Amino acid sequence: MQKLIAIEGIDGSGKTTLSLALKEYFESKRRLKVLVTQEPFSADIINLIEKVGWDDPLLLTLLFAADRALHIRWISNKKDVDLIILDRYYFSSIAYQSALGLDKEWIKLVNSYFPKPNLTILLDVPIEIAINRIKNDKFNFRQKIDSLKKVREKYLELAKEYGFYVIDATKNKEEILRQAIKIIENYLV
Ligand SMILES: Nc1ncnc2c1ncn2[C@@H]1O[C@H](COP(=O)(O)OP(=O)(O)OP(=O)(O)O)[C@@H](O)[C@H]1O
Ligand SMILES: Cc1cn([C@H]2C[C@H](O)[C@@H](COP(=O)(O)O)O2)c(=O)[nH]c1=O
Repeated sequence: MQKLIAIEGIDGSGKTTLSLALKEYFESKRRLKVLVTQEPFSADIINLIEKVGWDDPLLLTLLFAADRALHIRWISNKKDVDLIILDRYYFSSIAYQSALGLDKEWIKLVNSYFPKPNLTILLDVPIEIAINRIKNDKFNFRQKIDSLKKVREKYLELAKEYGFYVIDATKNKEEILRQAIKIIENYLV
């Protein structure tokens, strides 16, 4: 049965690095078919978000939900895959858009029809470290620095509420990968 693993965390926390390393590990060592996907998913919606800007949380929630619907429809055709690693999922909307002041419960409601992940790993890192790791200005990152502290707090609240596995993402890549493999393997047995 196909499993959905969500990797969450603030910008620069190491989600893509971990997702790709997990794919390599589970394909080579466990002979599983692994798909890594990323949100935002659709180039058209990314362009629209860039055009309308990043300061209206209601509009962002709806645009990201539309993006997610396209993402999930695409995934639903991937029948031959064992493990799908989601590099961001709907918890990103709950954390980022509620950090801008929108009601968390409403964001949850908008996202309530999407499939629940089997497990979620949160890469937790102070924003100063995350910022140092980011070398480009993708998605107006500089404009969002101020709200990232809040986003991190929201993620930590969600971790308690939903029982995420939290990894200290100030550690090196190898250690983070080791911890994530252990979490996922414990779940798969
Ligand atoms: N544990 C780590 N220690 C030091 N550097 C790291 C670590 N993990 C990732 N990096 C580096 O930090 C940068 C950002 O990593 P990555 O793209 O994986 O983060 P991300 O969470 O996917 O970011 P974004 O949300 O902005 O897409 C990359 O240059 C990556 O090599
Ligand atoms: C899915 C999703 C994303 N965001 C934000 C989070 C990041 O700042 C960008 C995506 O950039 P990345 O470098 O690819 O991580 O979009 C959001 O605010 N809400 C969402 O639902």
